Amino acid sequence: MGIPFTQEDKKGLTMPEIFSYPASPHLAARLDNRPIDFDKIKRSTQELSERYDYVLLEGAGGLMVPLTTELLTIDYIAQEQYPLIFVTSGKLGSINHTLLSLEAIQRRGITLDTVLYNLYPTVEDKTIQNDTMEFIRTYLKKNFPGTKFLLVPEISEI
Ligand SMILES: Nc1ncnc2c1ncn2[C@@H]1O[C@H](COP(=O)(O)OP(=O)(O)OP(=O)(O)O)[C@@H](O)[C@H]1O
Ligand SMILES: C[C@H](N)[C@@H](CCCCCC(=O)O)NC(=O)O
Repeated sequence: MGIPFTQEDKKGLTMPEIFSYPASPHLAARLDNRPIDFDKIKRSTQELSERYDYVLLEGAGGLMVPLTTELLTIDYIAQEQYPLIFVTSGKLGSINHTLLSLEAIQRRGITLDTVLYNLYPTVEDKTIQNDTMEFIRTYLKKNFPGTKFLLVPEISEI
């Protein structure tokens, strides 16, 4: 995020579980022959919550990505009753992906705090990006009236 490593980063609090293979967590854990330590993740989240006003937990991939063969990311969010910030964009296919995700969120009673609409990468032809933005904005107003819809501009230095 363009800031130097914090003490919490150096202590491993912000990355309590790291696996070798860049894949779905359930597979990465299996390949490392080491189950995800959810207690460790919860302890780190709790400790960070005592130090900061807000703690963001980034999911690996999308909502339906398995953490284990029995637990999907979305189910972990529901189990922990975390409010959700969902990131989407104007790529072709995004309407389908977003509305399917919204169905799954609603079905599990998860609080959808915010939808972030990422305007990156900047595209020449904004026809699809603009229509997708308005479609999702309108859909949220109708079906998720309490959810914020915010645009994320392209940030030059990440
Ligand atoms: N708004 C933005 N402005 C500038 N660069 C961006 C922006 N959004 C994403 N990027 C670039 O795209 C890369 C991937 O974006 P991001 O991490 O959001 O994707 P992701 O779907 O979360 O990927 P992964 O699942 O691998 O973490 C970022 O590391 C960054 O370099
Ligand atoms: C390794 C990838 N970059 C990503 C994991 C994506 C898992 C996708 C699984 C799937 O949907 O098939 N990790 C992450 O978002 O941190």
